Amino acid sequence: MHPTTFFAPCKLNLFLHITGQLPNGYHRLQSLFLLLDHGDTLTITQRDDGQIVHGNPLPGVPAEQDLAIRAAHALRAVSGRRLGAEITCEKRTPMGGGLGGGSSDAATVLIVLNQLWGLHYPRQQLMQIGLTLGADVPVFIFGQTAWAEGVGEQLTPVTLDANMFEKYFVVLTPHVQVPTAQIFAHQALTRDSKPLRIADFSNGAQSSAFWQQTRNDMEAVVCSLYPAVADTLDWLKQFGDARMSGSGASVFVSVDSVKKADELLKNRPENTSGFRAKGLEYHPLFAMTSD
Ligand SMILES: C[C@@](CO)(OP(=O)(O)O)[C@H](O)COP(=O)(O)OP(=O)(O)OC[C@H]1O[C@@H](n2ccc(N)nc2=O)[C@H](O)[C@@H]1O
Ligand SMILES: Nc1ncnc2c1ncn2[C@@H]1O[C@H](COP(=O)(O)OP(=O)(O)O)[C@@H](O)[C@H]1O
Repeated sequence: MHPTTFFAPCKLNLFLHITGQLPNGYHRLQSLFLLLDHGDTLTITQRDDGQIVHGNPLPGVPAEQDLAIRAAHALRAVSGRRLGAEITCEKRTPMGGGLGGGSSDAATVLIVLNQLWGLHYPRQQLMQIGLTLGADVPVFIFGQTAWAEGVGEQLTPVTLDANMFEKYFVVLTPHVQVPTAQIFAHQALTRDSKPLRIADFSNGAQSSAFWQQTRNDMEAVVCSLYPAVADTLDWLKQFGDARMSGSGASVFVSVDSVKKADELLKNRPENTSGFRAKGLEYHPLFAMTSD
């Protein structure tokens, strides 16, 4: 069978509030997820010998720990069949960047192998399998701008103003990896943000009121532990309402033109990488799943 390539978009958390903690230690969140047109490309081929193989393991990530490979194993386990696949990944999303790169790789593998293996599980079931791999996986299978609650898995579609999709996001990632678990476990983390109502955010995510009412509750702890994140955020704040995504290290701002975005990228602080991207209304593989 010929290999075929599939996109795995990254995400931004336009805001992230921590509203409590569950008995199992996980945190109750509220967040607005936006998928971006920047991400990894996965090549996924069915194998007839029942093996699941990584074609190009990522530096520092053993194949069996790679979320893409773990996703294939999780899906195969549910099927109870001896199914095989080969997966390679062209990595563009910075690892440990708060952009959900590994989670998105896992989601793309679940969506694609669900079809290649002829399983045809509904979207909700794939999201449940995804959740066993990480709290961030379900949103990529959900496949559209989403208001998230629970640990990030209770998802409601949100229609953003059309001009949100006209904007250019400049995303900068200082060269540090921030372990998500370390930030969630930190004693200084704010865990008691007042829950907001979804109605407050439909059709207004680009307004200044939205930015004033929201924040990323992980930002202060990450900035205190990783000065490079604080410095990059301070630099970006010269150009607009800059904010950190997820547990960092990436920070972002939106601007109105490609020219402005490219100017920021060109002049970005040393020891950061960066890209510009636009928001996606839907995941490019949305039509490969069904209710
Ligand atoms: C913070 C967020 C925001 O979108 O994104 P990233 O910064 O990772 O992209 C997510 O909640 C991260 O999702 P994900 O990266 O999939 O987390 P997981 O692998 O499930 O969990 C990593 C660790 O974070 C903690 N964790 C995660 C999610 C949550 N709601 N509460 C938690 O306390 C747990 O200690 C867990 O061991
Ligand atoms: N396919 C993958 N892509 C990226 N990271 C992966 C992958 N599989 C496992 N990982 C591990 O997961 C960690 C978090 O990765 P990633 O999803 O990119 O960041 P974040 O959770 O901050 O959004 C990485 O540091 C890496 O050790």
